[in-house]
Amino acid sequence: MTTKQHLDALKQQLRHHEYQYHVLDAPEIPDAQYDKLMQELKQIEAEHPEWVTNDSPTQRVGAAPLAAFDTVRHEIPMLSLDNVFDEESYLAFDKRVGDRLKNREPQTFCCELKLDGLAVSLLYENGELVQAATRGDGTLGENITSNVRTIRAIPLRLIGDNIPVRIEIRGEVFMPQKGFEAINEEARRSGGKIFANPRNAAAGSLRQLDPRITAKRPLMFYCYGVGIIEGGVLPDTHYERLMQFKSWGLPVSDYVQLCTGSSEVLDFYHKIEEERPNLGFDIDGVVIKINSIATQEDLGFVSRAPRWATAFKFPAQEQITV
Ligand SMILES: Cc1ccc(Cn2cc(C(N)=O)ccc2=O)c(C)c1
Repeated sequence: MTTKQHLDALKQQLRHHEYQYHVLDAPEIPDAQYDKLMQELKQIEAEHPEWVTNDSPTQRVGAAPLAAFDTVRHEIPMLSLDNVFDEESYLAFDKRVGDRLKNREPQTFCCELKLDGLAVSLLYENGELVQAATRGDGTLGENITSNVRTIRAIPLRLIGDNIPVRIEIRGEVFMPQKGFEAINEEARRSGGKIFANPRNAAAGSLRQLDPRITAKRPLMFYCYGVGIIEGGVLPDTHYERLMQFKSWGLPVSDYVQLCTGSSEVLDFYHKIEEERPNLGFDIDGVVIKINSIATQEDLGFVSRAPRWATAFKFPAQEQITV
């Protein structure tokens, strides 16, 4: 095959292996072989710079540091969730939902982890990542595209079919506990900044003006929702939408689960509460959402928070002082 065909084949292979490793947690090749493919691609791009595309797997670590972050206005506000802290107030949420929906059969909820990281918005146009922004105050956020591009788990190009022309994926960037301990250990050695907790470490890593620093931070991402949808249709339940995003190459937590009725939701809450110490990353509760998009739209929002969802927080963990 021609060199250009070899370049295109390498890009397709690298995207496939990134999907297997970061989304399915099922690598098919050793890391060293993945690295070899990456070096081959870098070599061809070095010989043919005119063939380098923005979505190439080699284009993750940005160039020079930014002077400042531009501001992004979210076309659809990124709202915060109401919280409940105990079973009684969760049941009150469940009753409010039932009362508003007239129909009496138990509702199906999509239940997810509430990751303790930083909410981000990823805008894909024609399948390519064109903008990433922090939540900010819900309406105005920071443009952190060059930093988000360094997060290996976030695809630079969506793969698969039925991809809308414009789609805004929302999710949480976080730092696993092992990665957090490693960078603090490194900071103690080098006299760099020591972070108080993984959430601050993730926020600090994303707010770096120099993407080469962000690229060295062990950041992870799970998607949990959608904002703008243009030029395409999505499934009509939240759970099916998440599975669709996963098929396009976006990481979705394996702990996402459908629960029908409040007793199944409470079982989920207690199951995750037990699992919490073994997850390997910080969560501060679970998120319970009405699964049907039509029902979500029926319920709408009150002031700034949706009527159709609530965060269900765990009691604060006593912080061990180190
Ligand atoms: C040197 C090196 C290369 C790649 C990786 C991680 N990784 C592995 C694969 C793989 N095995 O399919 C795919 C993507 C990826 O990001 C590490 C940790 C170290």
